[in-house]
Amino acid sequence: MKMNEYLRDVLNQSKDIAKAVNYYFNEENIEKLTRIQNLIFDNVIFTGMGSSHYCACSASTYLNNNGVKSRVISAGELLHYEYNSIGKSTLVIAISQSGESAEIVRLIDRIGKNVKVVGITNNEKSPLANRADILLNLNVKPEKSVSTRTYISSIILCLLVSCSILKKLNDETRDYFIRAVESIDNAIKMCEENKDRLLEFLDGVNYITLLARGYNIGTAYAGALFIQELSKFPAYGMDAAEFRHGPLEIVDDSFRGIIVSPSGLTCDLNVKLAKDISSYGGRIILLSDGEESFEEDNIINIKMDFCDEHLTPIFYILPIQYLDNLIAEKKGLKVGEFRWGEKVTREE
Ligand SMILES: O=P(O)(O)OC[C@H]1O[C@](O)(CO)[C@@H](O)[C@@H]1O
Repeated sequence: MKMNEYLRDVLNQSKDIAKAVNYYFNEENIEKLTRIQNLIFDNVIFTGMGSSHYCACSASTYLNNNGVKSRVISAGELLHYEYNSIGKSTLVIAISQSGESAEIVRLIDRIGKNVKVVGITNNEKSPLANRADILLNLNVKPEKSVSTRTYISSIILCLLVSCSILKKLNDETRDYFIRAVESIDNAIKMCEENKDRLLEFLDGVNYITLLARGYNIGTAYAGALFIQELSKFPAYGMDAAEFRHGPLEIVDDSFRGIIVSPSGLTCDLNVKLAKDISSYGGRIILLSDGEESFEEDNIINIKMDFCDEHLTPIFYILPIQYLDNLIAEKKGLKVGEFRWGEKVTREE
C-alpha cells in the first residue's frame, strides 16, 4: 500500500528537524535569540492556537522552574478575556506556523508597540512576521495537513528562547537538542516493533485519554488535538494528577489511555497510575525510558530514549503521531483530509 503523506511526514521528522536545528544555531539566528536577553521584561506570555499553543508548555514550565515568571495562554483567551494581563514589562512570544491564524492576527493588531513581541512562524511574509520585534523562522517545509515538523520545531524554538532568557545557550545546549532530535528515530522503531500490539490496543476503542505532567502537559493536549484532527476520533488530554480526582471513575475494560512518563520529577507517580488503571481493567500505552518491564497484558510499554525531562516533548509526541495514523487508516479515512476545517483557521 502506498504510504500516505502524513505518515511520510511523521517518519521523516528526525531529518527535517535536525536540519532546522542546525539553522537555529547559525550565527544570525543565535544573534536574534541573544537579542531577546537585552529586552526589558519581568514576565513572559507564550501564546498561540492549537498545536502552536501547546508547543510552548515545556518552555514556559522551564522558565518558571528557573525563576522567570511565565504563562502559556491560548491566543483566543488572551485576546478577549486576559488582554489586561499584558503589561509594559511583559514579553509576548507569539507562535503561529502560518502566522495567519485568526486570533493571532487580531491579537498582534491589538498589542501596542510599547510591548515587545517575539514571533515564531514558518511564514516570513505573514502578519505575525511583520509585527514581530524579533522574528524567529521555523524554517521547515510547510505541511499540507495536520502539524508534524512545524509542531516539533516550534517546541524547539520556544525552548531555545527560554534557554536564551536563562543565558543557557551554548554549544552544549546545541548537543542536547541534537540528541533529543535523534531520539525521534528510536521512538519510531519502538512503535514499529510494537505495531501489532498497538493495533490490538485499538480493538473496540471508543475514545483515548492522554495523561501527562509538567513539561509534557502540552504533549497530552497536542496529542489529543492531533488524534481529533487527523483521525476524527474522540481523544482528550489532561494533567495526570487531576485524573485521580474524579475522571478515574470512568475506567473499565473499555478504557484506553496513553501515559507520558519520562524519567524526572513525577515518573513514579505516572507509572503507579498506569498500574492502577491496568488493575481496574483499563489498557495503557506507557511512554517511558524506565528499565522496569511490564508483565501486565494491559500495559504496552514503548521504550523511549533517556533525555533531560524538559527536552522530552521533542520526541515523546512520536508514538502518538504513529498511533494516530493507525487509527485513521483503520477507519479507512483519506489520511490528512479536512472535513470542515482547513490548514489555516481564519475565522474565530
Ligand atoms: O500555527 P498556526 O498556523 O497558527 O495554526 C495552528 C493550527 O495548527 C493545528 O494544530 C493544525 O494541526 C490547528 O490546531 C491550528 O489551527
